[in-house]
Amino acid sequence: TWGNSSSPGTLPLTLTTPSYKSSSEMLSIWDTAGQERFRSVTHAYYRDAQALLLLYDITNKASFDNIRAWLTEIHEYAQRDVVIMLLGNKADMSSERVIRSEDGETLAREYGVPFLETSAKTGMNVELAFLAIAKELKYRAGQSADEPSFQIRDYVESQKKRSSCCSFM
Ligand SMILES: Nc1nc2c(ncn2[C@@H]2O[C@H](COP(=O)(O)OP(=O)(O)OP(=O)(O)O)[C@@H](O)[C@H]2O)c(=O)[nH]1
Repeated sequence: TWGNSSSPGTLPLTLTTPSYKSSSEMLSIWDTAGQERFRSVTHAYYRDAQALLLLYDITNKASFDNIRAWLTEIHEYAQRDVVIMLLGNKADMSSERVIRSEDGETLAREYGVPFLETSAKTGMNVELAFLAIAKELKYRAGQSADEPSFQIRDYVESQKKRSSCCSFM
């Protein structure tokens, strides 16, 4: 969702070129296709990933229902200690919402992963999602002496903005 989608027939992913100076501060971000037809090849692209952002569309029930299948696949193909975050995107489209925030929260709790609702349109919680992942990876690498007991779920809960019908975000 956050890169340029590849056109049909090309590789199902986008690499966002990083602009950081040192490789220890660099995140390489790959946008793999969520479409069913790429399912059989996508795992090759996330097999070595340190973190996975799993997105569904809050206006599309099928995308939410697909998350369980993705989590099952991830357990099979991804690194055992991969950081996973569940994101309910298009939070700006409240009038077309079909998946309640609570449903996302419940699913995330079931799998023990942090959860945020985001909007690629307004930017709501987008930076936070990447920042939380980066902090977690840094913490695991033992580089965050200033945060001796970083908990990604607590961090996300304390920082996240909630979508609302009546306030702009
Ligand atoms: N209103 C709104 N539209 C969005 C948001 N995110 C994506 N879109 C729109 O949804 C459509 C699909 O976005 P994509 O980024 O292609 O979705 P995708 O899930 O990456 O699609 P695949 O690469 O095919 O898996 C585009 O028209 C986007 O502009 C959002 O947060 N809010």
